[in-house]
Amino acid sequence: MKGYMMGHAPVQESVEQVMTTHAGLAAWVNEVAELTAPQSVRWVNGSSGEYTELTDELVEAGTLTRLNPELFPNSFAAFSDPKDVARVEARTFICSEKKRDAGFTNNWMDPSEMKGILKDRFAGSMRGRTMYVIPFVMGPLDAEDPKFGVEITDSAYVVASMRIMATIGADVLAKIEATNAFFVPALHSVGAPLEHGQEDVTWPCSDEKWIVHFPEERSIFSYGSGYGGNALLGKKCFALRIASVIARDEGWLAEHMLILKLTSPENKSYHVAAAFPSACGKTNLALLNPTIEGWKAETLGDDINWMRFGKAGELRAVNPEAGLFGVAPGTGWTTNPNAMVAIAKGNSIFTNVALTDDGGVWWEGMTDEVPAHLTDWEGNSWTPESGRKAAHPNSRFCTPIDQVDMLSPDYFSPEGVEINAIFFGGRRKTTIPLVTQSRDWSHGVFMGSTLSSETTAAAAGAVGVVRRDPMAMLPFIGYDAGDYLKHWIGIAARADQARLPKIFLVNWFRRTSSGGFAWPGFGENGRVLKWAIERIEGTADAVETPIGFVPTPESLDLSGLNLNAADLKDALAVVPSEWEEELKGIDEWYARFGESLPMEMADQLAALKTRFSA
Ligand SMILES: Nc1nc2c(ncn2[C@@H]2O[C@H](COP(=O)(O)OP(=O)(O)OP(=O)(O)O)[C@@H](O)[C@H]2O)c(=O)[nH]1
Ligand SMILES: O=C([O-])CC(=O)C(=O)O
Ligand SMILES: [Mn+2]
Repeated sequence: MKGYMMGHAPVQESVEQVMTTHAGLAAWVNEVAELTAPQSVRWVNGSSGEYTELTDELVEAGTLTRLNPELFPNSFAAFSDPKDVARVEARTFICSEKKRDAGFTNNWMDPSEMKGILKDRFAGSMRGRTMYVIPFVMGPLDAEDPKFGVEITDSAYVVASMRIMATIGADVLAKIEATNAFFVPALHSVGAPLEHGQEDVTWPCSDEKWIVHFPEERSIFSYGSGYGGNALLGKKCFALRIASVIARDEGWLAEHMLILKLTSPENKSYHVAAAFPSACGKTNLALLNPTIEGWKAETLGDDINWMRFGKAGELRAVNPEAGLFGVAPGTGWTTNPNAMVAIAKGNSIFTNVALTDDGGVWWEGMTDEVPAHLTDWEGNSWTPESGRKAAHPNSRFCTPIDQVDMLSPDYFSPEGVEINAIFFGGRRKTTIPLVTQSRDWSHGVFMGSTLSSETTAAAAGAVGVVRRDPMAMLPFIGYDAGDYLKHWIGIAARADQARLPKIFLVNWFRRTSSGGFAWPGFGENGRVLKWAIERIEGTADAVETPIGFVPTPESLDLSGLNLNAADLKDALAVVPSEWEEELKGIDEWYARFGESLPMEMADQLAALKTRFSA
C-alpha cells in the first residue's frame, strides 16, 4: 500500500495518531491525511451511539432533516445539490494498465496520468472537514474469504449511509488486523474544501466529478459527488466494478442482480437471480408479493449478487450488501407493500424525496391519494397543481435489509443459496416478449449480452433512449466487455451440467397499441416466475419461436387475474418486423466489440438470423 498516491511524505503532527496495527492501512490513512489535509481524522466504529452523534451533527448542519418519529422513527431526509442526483457514467473511469483491458464500454485513461490528476484534485480537498475512516466488509464477516474495503470520506452523510448499506466498524477492523487482510482502498471526497471561516453548504460537492477505478491495483477514487452510487464506494465501485475483476480472476461472477427464494405449494424451494438495469424493477421483484395461490417468496438481495461455485459444481449466490438503496418513486402501498413496511420501521435515510407537512416523506406512487401540500425535493412549496414532480425521479430510500419481513434466513449464510434460474430483463415498449426461455446456456448468455433497455433517471443523461446493457452491467463491468462475455460462457464448463441455472429473458414493460402496459407487472410477475420454474420441472408448455421458448397463453397461470386476451397476446408476441429492426440493432452492438467478441456469440447471432429466415 506504500506509495499508493505516489510520493510519501511524513505524517504531520496535526493528524490524529495511528489507530491500527495493520501497517498497510496505517500507511495509507496517513498518506491520504497528508495529501487531503483534513481538520481531523476519525475512525468509524459503527456503533449506534456514533450514528446518533453523526446524524445529530448532520441535522445541526442542515444536511439532514429529522423526520417525525411517530411516522418514521430514527429517520432522516437529505436533499442534494440539484446537479448531484445520480451516477455519472461519463465521469466514471476504468484505468487498467492497458487500454484494451478496459474495453469499449468504459472510459479509460493511462493510470499514471490519472493518478496525477487525482493527486491534484485530492490535494487539500478535505481542508476544514473531518476525514472519516470506515473499515467495511461486503458480504458476511465470517465468510471463508471475506472481501474487505476501507473507505476514507469527508462526508458524514456517506458514513451514515454506509452504516446501513454495508457491515462497517470496529469488528471489521479487528478482523482485517487479525488476519493482516488485503482491503480495497476506496478514497472519497466531496471536493469542497472549506477555507478558514468559510460557511459550509448543506450538500457540498464539486462541479467536477471523477469516479475512478484501478482494477489491477484494486483501488477506488471518487471525487466531487455525494450521491449514492458515486459515493458509497462499497456498492457499485467495489461490489460490481472491482469485484467483477476479482471474480474474473478467481472464477466467479459479481452481478447486478436480485436474489429471491420461491417456495411452491408442494413445498419445494427454488432460488432465482435477476439482472435488470438501474430503475428497471430489481427491488420490486426482490420484495415480490406473489398473487398466485400457495406460492411463497423470500428476499435475499435486491441489487448485487456474488455467485460462486459450491463443492458440487452448483452456482451459489450471496448478497454482499446490508441495506436497500431503492428507487422511491413507484414504490407504494399497492405496488410494493413489503418495501413500505420495511421503510416504515424507520432507521432510514431518504434522499431527494418530498416532505409532508406533518414531517413525513412522500414521492410519486407512494399512495394513491396525492397530498394537498408538500415541500418538494428542492425545498419549494408544492401542490398537485404545481405541474412538476414533488420527488426527484431518482430519489432513494436507504433502509437496513433486516427490516424486510420477508427476508430469508439464508441471507445471513456465508455459503449462500443455489441458483436455479437467471432472468435478464429490461424496459422495452416493443419487441421483447413477457418471457422467453433460452435454448441453452450459450443462448442464454447471448440473450444477456444483447439485453437492452430504455435509459432511466438512475444515471445522469437522457431518459427513455434504448441502449444495449449486457447483463444490466454496462456501467459496471470493470474490464473488457468481450472478456466479460467469455467469462460468462466459460461458467458452463465449470458447472455440474444438471445444476446449471436455466436462463430466461423477461420484459414487464411492453406496451399495447393503445399505449398502456401489456402486462400488469409487480406482484403478478410471480406468475412468470412460476412458468419458468415449471419449465425447469418440465411441466409447462411453450411455443418454440426463433428467439426461444415463449409461453402458450394457456401455460401461464392467470387464475384470478383480469387480463384481456388481446393484451396477453401483445405481451407474448414475437413480431418478425420488430425483430428485423432488433437484429440490426444487435449487429451494430456486436460490431462495437470488434476482435473481442467471443466466437460463440457471433455464432448465436448467425443462428438466430437463420431461424428467422427459415
Ligand atoms: N410497469 C411496471 N413497472 C415496474 C415493475 N417493477 C418495477 N417497476 C418500476 O420500476 C421503477 C424502478 O424499480 P426498482 O425495483 O426500484 O429498480 P431497481 O432495478 O432495483 O433499480 P436500481 O436500484 O437503480 O438498480 C419503479 O418506478 C417501479 O415502479 C413492473 O413489474 N411493471
Ligand atoms: O448506484 C446507485 O446509485 C443506485 C443503483 O442501484 C443503480 O444506479 O443501479
Ligand atoms: Mn442498481
